[in-house]
Amino acid sequence: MIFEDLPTTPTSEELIDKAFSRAARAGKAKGGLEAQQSMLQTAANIISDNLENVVTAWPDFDYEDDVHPFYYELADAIVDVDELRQALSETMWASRKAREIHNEYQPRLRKTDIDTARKHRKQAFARLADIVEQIDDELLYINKSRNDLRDLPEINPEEPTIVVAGYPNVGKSSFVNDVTSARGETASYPFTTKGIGVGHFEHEHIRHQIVDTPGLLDRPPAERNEIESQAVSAIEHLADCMLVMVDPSAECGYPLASQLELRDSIAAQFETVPVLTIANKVDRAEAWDDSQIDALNADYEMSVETGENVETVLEAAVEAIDFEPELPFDG
Ligand SMILES: Nc1nc2c(ncn2[C@@H]2O[C@H](COP(=O)(O)OP(=O)(O)OP(=O)(O)O)[C@@H](O)[C@H]2O)c(=O)[nH]1
Repeated sequence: MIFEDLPTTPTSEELIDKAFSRAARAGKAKGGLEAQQSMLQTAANIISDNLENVVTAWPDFDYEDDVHPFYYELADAIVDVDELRQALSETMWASRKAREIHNEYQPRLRKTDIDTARKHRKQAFARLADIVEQIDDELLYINKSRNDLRDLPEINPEEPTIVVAGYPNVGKSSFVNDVTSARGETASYPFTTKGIGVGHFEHEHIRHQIVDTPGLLDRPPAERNEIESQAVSAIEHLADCMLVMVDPSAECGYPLASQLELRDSIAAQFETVPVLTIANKVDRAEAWDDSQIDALNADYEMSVETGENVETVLEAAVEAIDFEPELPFDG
């Protein structure tokens, strides 16, 4: 996951302490003017390099190759990506500024007396510290963003992906568990308390991803808060096929009419994605709500419990994706 290995960002105080204590050590190893030069060189390098490393550790949000729209939107649900980008660019500015201060003062530490050199070196240090303090809030925001984003789910937006939606207890996780080998349950995120379920299966030697999103696609859009709505938008960039699962027996605890409304709203929101309606628990067909069955107009009836039509549904989902792997360029 692209935000997984970001290093911690130092605070401005930590960075200043580090730069000046290393500088003091470097100065002790030398004498006279050389000591002053070495101190300035060390302090400026540490500040400039550390700040540059903070920025380059992040992927470039401008390039879709670096940050897939799925992750961009998901990140934006959790942190303010514009603010983060602004903080990163100000950090880069500070890095360059430290280099400039070094270049401005280094000549003044040559061919002069030691007191003047020391005075200039101290001036340079004060300006370096000032630059770093100016980006205090930015460094804090970058570190907060790093902490908030590092636990995003391990989802590969490049893989053909089936997203499963539907009210709680209709059989989504049973289905995902049934068709995938190992199910990787992930931690909780600000947009779902239950953790996104991600599973994988192979179809004709192509790895497919199947994603269950409790807390997001299991209730009416009106009940989603802002973060959840944004996470749903992110899923629009992820889903290659949407399976809306319904339980016409309503044993899940939700009337079929409500489930139908959810299906319709998902179909409307995911208009560029094939949406299949799957009526689950056909083994309980005697309990199905006949009054809504025609309106439901399910594409498939299945039972995860008995296994009836489970493979058929999976095949249909894969067919609907119509995934063509990128072929190597052959001239
Ligand atoms: N009779 C019958 N029960 C089923 C079927 N599929 C799932 N169930 C049962 O329905 C209940 C809910 O299934 P889950 O897979 O946990 O449903 P879910 O939609 O993932 O629910 P959440 O995890 O709350 O979102 C469980 O007790 C399942 O055993 C089915 O085809 N027939």
